[in-house]
Amino acid sequence: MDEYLNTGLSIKDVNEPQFVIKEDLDKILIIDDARDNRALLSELLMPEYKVLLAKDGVQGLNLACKHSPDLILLDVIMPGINGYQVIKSLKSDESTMDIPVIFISSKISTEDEKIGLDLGAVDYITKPFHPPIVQARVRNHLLGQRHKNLLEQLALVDSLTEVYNRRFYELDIRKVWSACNRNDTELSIAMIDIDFFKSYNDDYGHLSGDNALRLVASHIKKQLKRPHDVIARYGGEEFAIILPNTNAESARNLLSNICRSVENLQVEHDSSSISHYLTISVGGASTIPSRDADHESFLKVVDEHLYQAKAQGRNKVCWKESRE
Ligand SMILES: Nc1nc2c(ncn2[C@@H]2O[C@H](COP(=O)(O)OP(=O)(O)OP(=O)(O)O)[C@@H](O)[C@H]2O)c(=O)[nH]1
Repeated sequence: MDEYLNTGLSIKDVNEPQFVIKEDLDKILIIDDARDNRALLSELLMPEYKVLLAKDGVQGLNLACKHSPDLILLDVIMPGINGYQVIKSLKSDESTMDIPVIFISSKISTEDEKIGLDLGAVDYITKPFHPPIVQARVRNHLLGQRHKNLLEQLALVDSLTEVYNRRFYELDIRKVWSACNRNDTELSIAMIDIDFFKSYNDDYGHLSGDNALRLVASHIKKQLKRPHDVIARYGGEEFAIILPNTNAESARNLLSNICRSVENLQVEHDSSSISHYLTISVGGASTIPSRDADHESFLKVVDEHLYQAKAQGRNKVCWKESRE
């Protein structure tokens, strides 16, 4: 029952199919005010996909934000906000702009079709629709989306350390920033820099330097337990950490543990003046993102605290206090 309430559907919709709960299935959101269309489309797609239903634009936008579907089938003429307004709203939100949208509409002129495609839809199907054509088009678009996602993922991973790269950081931080702003939740960011890494390379050689980078990256990654926590290689020996929905105290504790545990790896570093072993310095800050703030300025604050950690002797965490 909770799921029905969460999706914002009214009790009279309860008899309609809602989810096929199978984690490996693609999720398709159908937004259509006509109950018969919803029923017919979900019957068509249910065997192969997880189907979510919305009976108007507002519900559809809520479900899109909450469930991040792989594809949206969108009606044009609906009471309240129409399909054109829905797609504009989807495309203006970082968290939903990449979801492919197919219009399914009784507006059949080429002008209507052009408007839909110009607004960013990947396809336009006219009503009455032919079930096998809908199935085939949905399948093709999902396949294309999967290939696109795969290529994007490859382009977002650092080949040396196999954690995310800076490009991923730039994409993720924008999404997380707007999600935390929308949900009024705290976001913590940390920047990690390996201490005296130039002299490590000089003493042990670049290959050992590469191995140390791999080890530190995978060691830190293992300690980030929540599904949306991210480590990304930001530059040479610098890693950025994104911790959504995490307050300053939890984030600082986590990074302090990481800082200690890197030294405890006991990677020999003879020319370090602060330890026998390889160590890291960490700068961090936490905030509830507001509309008038931006993540680039926030990262500067994080950087300043990394600088302080270095200046105060390295192998430590400096976190922005909330009163600062
Ligand atoms: N082996 C290896 N070294 C790298 C890589 N990327 C960056 N580095 C090295 O990391 C070193 C960073 O040196 P610096 O920026 O001077 O900083 P540092 O020596 O760590 O000194 P502090 O940060 O002040 O503690 C440089 O010597 C880079 O060549 C990499 O992919 N592999």
